[in-house]
Amino acid sequence: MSSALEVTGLGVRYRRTWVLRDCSLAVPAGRVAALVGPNGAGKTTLMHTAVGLVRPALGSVRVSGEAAFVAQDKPLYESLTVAEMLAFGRRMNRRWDGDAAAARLAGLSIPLRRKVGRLSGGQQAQVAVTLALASRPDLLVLDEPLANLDPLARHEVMRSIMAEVAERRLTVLLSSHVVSDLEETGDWLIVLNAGRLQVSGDIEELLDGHLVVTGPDEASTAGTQVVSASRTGGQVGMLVRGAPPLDPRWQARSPGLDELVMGYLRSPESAALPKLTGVGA
Ligand SMILES: Nc1ncnc2c1ncn2[C@@H]1O[C@H](COP(=O)(O)OP(=O)(O)OP(=O)(O)O)[C@@H](O)[C@H]1O
Repeated sequence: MSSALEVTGLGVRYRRTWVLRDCSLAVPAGRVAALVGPNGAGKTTLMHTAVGLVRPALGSVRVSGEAAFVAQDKPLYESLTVAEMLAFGRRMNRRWDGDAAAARLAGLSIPLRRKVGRLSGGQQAQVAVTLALASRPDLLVLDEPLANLDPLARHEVMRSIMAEVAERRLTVLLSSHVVSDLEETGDWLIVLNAGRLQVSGDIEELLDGHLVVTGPDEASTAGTQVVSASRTGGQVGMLVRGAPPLDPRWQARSPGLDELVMGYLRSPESAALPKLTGVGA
């Protein structure tokens, strides 16, 4: 299986502070990878490194093909019209599919003669995504494209990105704070916490490989691998990996994606990372 993005032993620092340490992951081509983590975890830094905006101090990042990036603060020129933005994109990019971009905007009923500053937040996000897609990238990197959008607009933007993924072999790396947005669309999960990678893997496999178990305080955890545990009253709730604990007093069920993410974020020393093959992995 070929990787669209391969990160090996990555370390990034700003002056003397390390903001990413020892990150290694590989996203297979054609996947929609959800990048989650608390504020300041290093998500934007990882994305900037992937598209060449930040140089790693250690390790390497390899993108197979061309990458396009939509920044958190969509850098759209408010006084330009949508048509002028398209013309600008054509001049700036070697590969450019203006017809597809125009058709996409028409499908979204976004008028080409409207100034960008006069569009709604959702429409501006759609224009930013359309411009990125028009450069025919192999990897589309989106830094919180849905921040500031209402739930309906969020759904629309995601739906239109998924249509592109279905149509051609595009890989997407997408960061968001809203795990429920990613549950609908993502099929690969990357969890970053305080500059360290905690999880990188296929979402279905991750959900299948974990359980939420609850039981009395005194029940034994023998036979399982505890990711994190929290106590309320006399009860303990745990996220565990693999088999449930042997003690029959535990009740087990499958986790939701948000429970899986929270379980790891609560316990920064836990990790679920595949063994990567290749140099430095
Ligand atoms: N240009 C910079 N110079 C110095 N420190 C920086 C710079 N950019 C980011 N940082 C620091 O690096 C760390 C990671 O920041 P980054 O923006 O990558 O996190 P993030 O996960 O994207 O956060 P958020 O969810 O808040 O957007 C933070 O502690 C931040 O303060």
